[in-house]
Amino acid sequence: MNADEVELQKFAALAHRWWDPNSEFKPLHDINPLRLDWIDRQAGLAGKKVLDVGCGGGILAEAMAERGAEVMGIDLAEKALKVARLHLLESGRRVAYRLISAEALAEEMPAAFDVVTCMEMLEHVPDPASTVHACARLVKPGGAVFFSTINRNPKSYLFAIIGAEYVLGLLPRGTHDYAKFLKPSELSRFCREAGLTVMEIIGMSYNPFTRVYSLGSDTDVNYLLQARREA
Ligand SMILES: C[S@@+](CC[C@H](N)C(=O)[O-])C[C@H]1O[C@@H](n2cnc3c(N)ncnc32)[C@H](O)[C@@H]1O
Repeated sequence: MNADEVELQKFAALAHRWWDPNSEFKPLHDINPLRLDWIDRQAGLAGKKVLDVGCGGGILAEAMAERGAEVMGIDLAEKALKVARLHLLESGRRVAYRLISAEALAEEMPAAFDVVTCMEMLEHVPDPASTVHACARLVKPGGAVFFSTINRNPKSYLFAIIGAEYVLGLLPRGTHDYAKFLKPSELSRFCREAGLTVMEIIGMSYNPFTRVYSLGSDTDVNYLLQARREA
């Protein structure tokens, strides 16, 4: 199985705080409107069948459902999914959550989704290429796949680990492992090898003074990638 039990445990242990916008998950709450708007602009979510891989507590999955998509969310952290299901009772939104890996779902439901999203997850799995491959199998020909992850270079080490975990305390220490960060060129190669064409790569930056995230051309630290499965 392409999963790291220690990584899953980290998310399970904090799962009860997933929907607290001032918790360890604050960065995910803060970036959610930005990534949601971008995905919606690029893919047009209303009426689409969407799969969110590594959905956690469902911050993005619910927001995409709110935009009119029919959303399934999958994750391997059972507690995170429990929180995600409970939150639906509060929000009244509809998302189908399942405890299953992307690879296993690709066997069961190949080419079933118009859009696949896999955000902030590749840097937590042992074999990200396998996840990319599974996402490519899950999307319909002509459909869109979105990834977001963290670049690997001295600046990203300084910002994403030293800055975010040790100086600003935005994330718990040990959240990220530098060796698992992925350069855009590496992620692009995984996409190509999986039959996906990279359409766009954009950066996401955090200004520690204004505490505001923004999308732009700086892909040195966080970035998002959109790919299309060839028809
Ligand atoms: C940083 S959280 C991101 C959650 C969500 N994608 C978001 O951006 O709001 C990473 C998620 O990936 C999940 N995860 C880690 N390894 C996984 C795997 N092998 N299969 C499925 N989910 C996994 C974790 O349980 C966690 O929910």
